[in-house]
Amino acid sequence: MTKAAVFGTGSWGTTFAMLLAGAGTETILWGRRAEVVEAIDRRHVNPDYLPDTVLPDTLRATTDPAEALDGADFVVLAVPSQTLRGNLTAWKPHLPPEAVLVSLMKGIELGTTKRMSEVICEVAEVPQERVAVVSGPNLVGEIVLGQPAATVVACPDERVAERLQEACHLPWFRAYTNPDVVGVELGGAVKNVIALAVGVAAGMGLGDNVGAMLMTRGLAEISRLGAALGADPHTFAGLAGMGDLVATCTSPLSRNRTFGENLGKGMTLEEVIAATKQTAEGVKSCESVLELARKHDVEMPITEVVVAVVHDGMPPGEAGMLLMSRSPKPERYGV
Ligand SMILES: NC(=O)c1ccc[n+]([C@@H]2O[C@H](COP(=O)([O-])OP(=O)(O)OC[C@H]3O[C@@H](n4cnc5c(N)ncnc54)[C@H](O)[C@@H]3O)[C@@H](O)[C@H]2O)c1
Ligand SMILES: O=P(O)(O)OC[C@H](O)CO
Repeated sequence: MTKAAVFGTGSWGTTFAMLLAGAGTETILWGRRAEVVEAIDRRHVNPDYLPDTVLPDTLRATTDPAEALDGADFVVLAVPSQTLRGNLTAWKPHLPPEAVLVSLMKGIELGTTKRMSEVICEVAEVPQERVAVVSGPNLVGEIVLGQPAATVVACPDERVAERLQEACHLPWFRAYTNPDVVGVELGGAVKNVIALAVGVAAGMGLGDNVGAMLMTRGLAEISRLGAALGADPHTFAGLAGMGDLVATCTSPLSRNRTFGENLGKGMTLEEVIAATKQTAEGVKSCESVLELARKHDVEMPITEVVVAVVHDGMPPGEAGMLLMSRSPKPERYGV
């Protein structure tokens, strides 16, 4: 039987572990906090993140990384992106030599501008063929209700992608494979930044034309960065590109959109941070995405103003004026 160890008992780690267990994969969760782990293991509930969801009886949990990793075929990583390097360094001595490492994370590392799969290859010292990425329009609040959804499993080794696809595929959760890890990861990380912008606009009371403009021009930014980094342009028309962008930018369930919306309504950054209980990856990753774009000489004007609003205190109205007063250009400028 295929065995998976999922690291991170937050909303997506727990939900993806449910999907794996539901698909017949023997699954164990690792968590930091003993009380959450105990509740998952004994009472089949995650009181902090999914209090209304009954977890499968077969889903186990532990605080011991060695126990979680013992015999694991898939090591699934679902901690906040900026904590991955430190955590994985600690877990590395226990990693089974042949295990496939799977990233569920949608961020870019601050300081290095590395994608999560790059951090995994570097820290765990494994080749790209042993690292997979899962990303798509996967709002947890809908998936835990059993509503239909689809995702993308990306790995340069097609057989590895197919094994992981089989390990999480359910009648109501479709996994598609794609060899384009770069595109799938960029789609997941940058859509969070665009969702912050769309949220700010919604919070300011602006309408659907503005939202559509930001999403579409945001997709142009993602595509430009992807082209510079060697991604397959078709990926951005798929689930991990446009699909996740639309879901995140339009759903009230999105933490990134909600974060932006609160800023747009006039809350201070400190107030918004205090009101945000879960990980809104775009808040930190907007800076690393912008740094990555600058390294590759890619223009990302929406990302620039998101960084200015979220980190430098620029008033949202001024950010909007800056975007609207850019010089007129052809739609496909810079692509
Ligand atoms: N929630 C979703 O709908 C969703 C869907 C797809 C992808 N993702 C991505 O999955 C990743 C995880 O997100 P999430 O929604 O599970 O976040 P979350 O905020 O719900 O949970 C984060 C988990 O990490 C733990 N954690 C926090 N700091 C830590 C540290 N320093 N070391 C170890 N563990 C730590 C928390 O205790 C919690 O268990 C993110 O990159 C997110 O973008 C989330
Ligand atoms: O709640 P968000 O904004 O982190 O988005 C969750 C998922 O990434 C949607 O696919």
